[in-house]
Amino acid sequence: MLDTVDALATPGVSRVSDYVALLKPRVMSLVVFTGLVGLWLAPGHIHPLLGAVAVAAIAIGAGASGAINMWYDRDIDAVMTRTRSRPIPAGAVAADDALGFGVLLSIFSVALMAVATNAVAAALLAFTIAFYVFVYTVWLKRRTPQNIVIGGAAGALPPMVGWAAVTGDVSWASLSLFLLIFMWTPPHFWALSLFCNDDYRRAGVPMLPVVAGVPATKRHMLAYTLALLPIGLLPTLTGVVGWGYGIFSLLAGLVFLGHAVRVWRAADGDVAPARAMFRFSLAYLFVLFAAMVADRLLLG
Ligand code: HEM
Ligand SMILES: CC(C)=CCC/C(C)=C/CC/C(C)=C/COP(=O)(O)OP(=O)(O)O
Repeated sequence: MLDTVDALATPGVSRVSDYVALLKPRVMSLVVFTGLVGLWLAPGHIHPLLGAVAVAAIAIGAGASGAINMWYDRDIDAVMTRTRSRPIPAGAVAADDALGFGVLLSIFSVALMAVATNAVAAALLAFTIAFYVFVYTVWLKRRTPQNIVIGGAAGALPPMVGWAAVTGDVSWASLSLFLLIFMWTPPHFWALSLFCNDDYRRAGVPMLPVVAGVPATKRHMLAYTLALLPIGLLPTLTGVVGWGYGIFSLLAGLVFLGHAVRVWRAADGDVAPARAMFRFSLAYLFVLFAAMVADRLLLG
């Protein structure tokens, strides 16, 4: 199948927008926002210009890892309805060009972070890129339904990268931001996988609904959403922010749990509650990180 995908590409006609699409800009915008908030919450001082460069390095690294992921997954992306119009399966960018683009940008992002901030932040950024590419994409995604539980660690690391750009270290406080996204990722993704189940089955990707069935996936979503209630409080308990955020996180967590309950009670073929939960998952994470900033600005 890879040969067919590679043969589709017409060299020389790629547009800038095709390369931008390789960076998965919509998904990565929220990833970068969490990195920005991690940087902003960290104790200590960073020159605003260097802070902006650090956030740009996170954005470039996140996008670059997305491009490498699209290169590696070009065979399954060509099969899934949701992904088949991506630049490589659509023939807009040659596979080798996408790989080169991703690798070059990855190296550039880590070098930029090292020059602008410190070795710990650069190493963490390199680790995040490597984790998404090698641990999630190459190793786990096609092998186990636990792919996004373990691989999700990559998406949870950016706030720690941002934090380390300021402090040069890793702490319980920055780990609390990691844990929040780590616990959020499975229900975020499984909600989507419930309405893209056929895509994953056709592509042979062992996502939880394909392997364990829809009811088991819904039970997992309930368990993780429930666990998010105490985990969401960790930024307060570790002193990153105060109880204004803490109370807000409990309320938002209860709404998220309400979505999980509606998904759990829905009939197997009814994917509307899963769609609603997926949409809410994005709002939930954005609003929680925004609430940390608001807590610090208004109450801190
Ligand atoms: C391994 C972990 C994750 C997996 C497997 C995953 C999977 C997905 C998938 C398959 C989509 C649909 C994307 C599309 O069709 O373009 C999606 C959407 C999205 N994800 Fe995740 N996600 C993960 C982690 C994250 C993280 C950590 C964030 C942010 C912090 C995030 C933010 C988003 C956003 C903002 C969208 C909506 C994009 C749009 O509007 O098109 N995801 N996710
Ligand atoms: C700073 C840095 C390197 C950040 C990386 C952040 C990161 C790992 C985000 C993961 C989010 C994501 C696009 C998952 C998609 O899964 P998928 O690849 O299975 O989805 P797809 O089917 O849409 O390709």
